[in-house]
Amino acid sequence: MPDLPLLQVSGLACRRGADWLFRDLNFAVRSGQLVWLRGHNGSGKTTLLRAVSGLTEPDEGHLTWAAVSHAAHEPGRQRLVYVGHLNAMKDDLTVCESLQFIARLHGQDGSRPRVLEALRLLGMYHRRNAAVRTLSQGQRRRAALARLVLESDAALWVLDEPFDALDIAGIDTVNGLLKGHLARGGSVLLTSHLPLDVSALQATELTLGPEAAA
Ligand SMILES: Nc1ncnc2c1ncn2[C@@H]1O[C@H](COP(=O)(O)OP(=O)(O)OP(=O)(O)O)[C@@H](O)[C@H]1O
Repeated sequence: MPDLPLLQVSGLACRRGADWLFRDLNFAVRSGQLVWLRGHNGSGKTTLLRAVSGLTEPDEGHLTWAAVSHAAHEPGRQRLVYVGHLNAMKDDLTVCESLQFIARLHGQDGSRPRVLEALRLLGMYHRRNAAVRTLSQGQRRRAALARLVLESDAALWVLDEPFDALDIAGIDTVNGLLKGHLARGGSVLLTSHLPLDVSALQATELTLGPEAAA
């Protein structure tokens, strides 16, 4: 079954209170494909990313992972890495310790040399022993994105505004990681209010909210 998508989203719907954020949403994410989720503030992008990651229960719909179908409220069994707004770094740990903790929590090799190499690639080696709480926003984002190096073999990267707070060098680094992941046959679902290099990343756009119907 070579042409099956990694993830097929069918009839997905989420609401907040009485209002539907999105309804009857259908799209696929294939191996080697990046899907750029767009939409105005509050249109439901983060909610959708959380639903795909199994962190929010959708109100309707199904996620079909490769050949295995799940009710939408069950997390998919394909391995994915989710990097959200809040970065999931523990303030009281050092940068290195915090990443070791997250890697081990996800059943990954969290050895110090491996984490240090990831931090080096993200330009954060010099802050390896700093407490997370002392990092700038951009440094915090870089450190959190080091997870993409540690979990580079995850089938799907789900990224909520990965370029937020990054400087130009940081954006270049993340674009390089995305290209490498796609070239290896990995898949990406991300939101970004910053423009993406659509042609270099061969991104497919998916818009939530009123623009979707325009
Ligand atoms: N835990 C929550 N409880 C109640 N309402 C929520 C909750 N989380 C999100 N919402 C609401 O759901 C709507 C969609 O939020 P969401 O964060 O998914 O939007 P978004 O498209 O990611 O926005 P942005 O572009 O601003 O990041 C918003 O109106 C928000 O206020």
